[in-house]
Amino acid sequence: MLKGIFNFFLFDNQPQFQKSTKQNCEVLVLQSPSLKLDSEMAVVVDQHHGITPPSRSQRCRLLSFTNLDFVAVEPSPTDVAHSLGQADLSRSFQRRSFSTPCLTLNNKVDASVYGETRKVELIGGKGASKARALVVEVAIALASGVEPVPVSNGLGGAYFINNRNTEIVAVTKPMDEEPLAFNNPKGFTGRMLGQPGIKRSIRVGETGIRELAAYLLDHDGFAGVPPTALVKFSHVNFHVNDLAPISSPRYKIASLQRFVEHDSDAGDVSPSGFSVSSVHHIGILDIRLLNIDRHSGNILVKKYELDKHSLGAAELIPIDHGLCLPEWLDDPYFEWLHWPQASIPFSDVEIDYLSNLNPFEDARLLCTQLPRLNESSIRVLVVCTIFLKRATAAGLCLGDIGEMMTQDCHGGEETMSVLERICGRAEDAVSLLTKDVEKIVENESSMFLFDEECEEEIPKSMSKHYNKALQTQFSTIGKPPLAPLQPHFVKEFSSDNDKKLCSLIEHGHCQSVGMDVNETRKAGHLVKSISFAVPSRKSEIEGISFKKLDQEEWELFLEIFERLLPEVFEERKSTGITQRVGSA
Ligand SMILES: Nc1ncnc2c1ncn2[C@@H]1O[C@H](COP(=O)(O)OP(=O)(O)OP(=O)(O)O)[C@@H](O)[C@H]1O
Repeated sequence: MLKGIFNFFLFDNQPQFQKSTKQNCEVLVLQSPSLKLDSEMAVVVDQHHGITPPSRSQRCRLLSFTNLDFVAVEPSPTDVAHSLGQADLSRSFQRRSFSTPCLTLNNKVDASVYGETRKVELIGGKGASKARALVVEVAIALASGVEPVPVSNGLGGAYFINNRNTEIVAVTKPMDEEPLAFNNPKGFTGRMLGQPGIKRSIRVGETGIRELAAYLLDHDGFAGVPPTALVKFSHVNFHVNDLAPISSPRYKIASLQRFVEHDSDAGDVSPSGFSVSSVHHIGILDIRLLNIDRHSGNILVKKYELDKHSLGAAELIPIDHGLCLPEWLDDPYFEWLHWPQASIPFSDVEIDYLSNLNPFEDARLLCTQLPRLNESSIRVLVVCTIFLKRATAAGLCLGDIGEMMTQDCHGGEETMSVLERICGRAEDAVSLLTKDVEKIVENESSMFLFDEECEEEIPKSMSKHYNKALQTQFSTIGKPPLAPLQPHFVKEFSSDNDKKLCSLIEHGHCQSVGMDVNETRKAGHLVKSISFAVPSRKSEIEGISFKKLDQEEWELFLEIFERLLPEVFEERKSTGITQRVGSA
């Protein structure tokens, strides 16, 4: 029975079009293997494409050629021109966007409403075929007349979308219904889009892009993030508050995620039954993305029967990644941190996966696919991925790494995490090596940088001036020094950054900010290193952000950050979970 029609574009899918005549109506038949739909789709080209549109009865009859309840698909101008051998149909398409696949829904089979239609348009995640297929399924479901069903769980507006057989196909979360957004249906309103959200490091209206980011970064479905897309729904019934600034929105941007069958969430059952690999894989994802919201309700549990009498280890499905990739190094929440699986060393497969992660490629992926995502969030991803990779290479386990990223609570007061402290020290070093050094060198003279002959001849006055400048930098902070971590990095003369660093060491300008110069002999060579004991800084209060670093400073930061890591990991190995497990 015909329940609806819809139009859609499938430009980058390279569908196969063939001109054909069915039921006395000219049609293009589209076969799109990437959509993995069972049947071919009958494509009816309508009036403005230069072909006589089918009548309603023709369209109804056409449906009998397909398993689907719709026809009327609009292909791209090139596809049509090719298929029909016509020279230029492009003008008739000019008013439509060809940049994304677009599914237009219409649950009235009436030509008069052909242009004014319910629509679901894929606006993010179009490279992922599973996400595209999900959008098609949702389009079909909506075309068959279903309405989104509000979900009671959670603080934000979330909806299930059922198919015609009343099975749930997808979960969608409109961005204007997020917690604190103006159309939140659960009473948590009061902020504008773009303002700090329920977690200050993530803005209202930006959780959807993070849901998609998590899916895109979950390479090969390693952690099992369900296929996710960013979509634009038009003329579909979602919640609108009476006092919302836009009284009757014609469209909503939303995340759309495939619904995954499950038995419970991780809060309902003992974690001892979860498979080790499930816990590790979700943990790896959470660390890379610095998830600040991995509570047990955001982990679905699926039990598998080994046989009639016993269950195997349960598999976990991670959902709700809206609070990943904060704009600064916010305090993460990792439910798995104290689960026994977190203390088990990574498997070879996991180590292999980790060693193949490329934080810079991931950053590029996000820049191209999600240009709205703030660069400071992308830098958080890079830092956390490097930290994870290096920590794993040093032999630390998931629990160790998670703990080092999490703030500690002493006497009711949060203290900075180990990761924050390392980043703080690296940022301070960058500050020393770029801004102040350059300023002083510019102002006074360039004689003491990179000029070995002049090393002994730095005028005392300059040295004093320089130290004063460095002290001023920290004087506004006024907090007692942190216990030093005592990491150090070894002098090398490979880059300009190293030269600057070495210059600081050579000229004894480090002590004023708690850097100590050490000289040791290794394999007959004199090796110089510096240790940091930088006082507390503003970031302890505000959180470490990488936003203000320019590209050069960012690169220098990463260089210093990486050099600080080995010693911190060594120290952790002597006290951490890995050691305790190993020695048990
Ligand atoms: N992919 C999915 N598969 C199955 N169920 C899902 C999926 N995504 C969400 N759900 C269900 O919908 C509920 C609400 O989703 P979700 O937790 O993502 O919303 P939220 O408003 O962001 O929640 P919270 O306030 O906990 O952050 C979940 O508790 C879960 O039951």
